[in-house]
Amino acid sequence: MTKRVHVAVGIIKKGASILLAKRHGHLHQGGKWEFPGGKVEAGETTSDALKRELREEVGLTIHSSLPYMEISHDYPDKQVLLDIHLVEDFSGDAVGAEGQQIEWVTLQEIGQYQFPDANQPILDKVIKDFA
Ligand SMILES: Nc1nc2c([nH]c(=O)n2[C@H]2C[C@H](O)[C@@H](COP(=O)(O)OP(=O)(O)OP(=O)(O)O)O2)c(=O)[nH]1
Ligand SMILES: [Mg+2]
Repeated sequence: MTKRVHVAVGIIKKGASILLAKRHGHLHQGGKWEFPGGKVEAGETTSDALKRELREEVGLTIHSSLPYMEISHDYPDKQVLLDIHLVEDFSGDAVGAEGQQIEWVTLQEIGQYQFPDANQPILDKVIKDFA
C-alpha cells in the first residue's frame, strides 16, 4: 500500500478571476486543468510548500494564504490529500514557468474546464462562496 500524498493547492484569486494551469500530459491526471500547487516536502508547512510551488510553477510571490478546505481522494493509482488555501495576497504576473498553459478564469467560465475528479467539491465551494 502506498502513502497518501500531501498536496498544497492554491485558489489564487484576483478580482473576479481564478488562476488555472493545465497539467502536462505525462503527469498524473495529465491534460486536466488544476489549481497550481504541488507536494508538501518533509519538514515544510503547507503554506511554505505553497509559496515554493507557486513561485516555481507560476512565478508568483505569495505574501499570505488562508486555509480553505481539505479533500482526501483516492484515485485508482494514487491517494491524495489536497490541502487547499485561498491566496489573494500575492505579487508578480503569473506565467507558465514550467511551460504549462495558464489562464485567469471567471466563475462563469470555470464550468467549461475539465478538472481531476478530486476537484469537484472545490469547484462547488468556490462557486458558492464567490458567485
Ligand atoms: N496542484 C494540484 N494537484 C492536484 C489538483 N487536483 C488533484 O487531484 N491534484 C493531484 C494531482 C497529483 O496527483 C497531485 C499533485 O502532485 P504533482 O505531481 O503536481 O506535484 P508537484 O507539483 O510537487 O510535482 P512534482 O514535484 O512531482 O513534479 O495532486 C489540483 O487542483 N491542483
Ligand atoms: Mg504541481
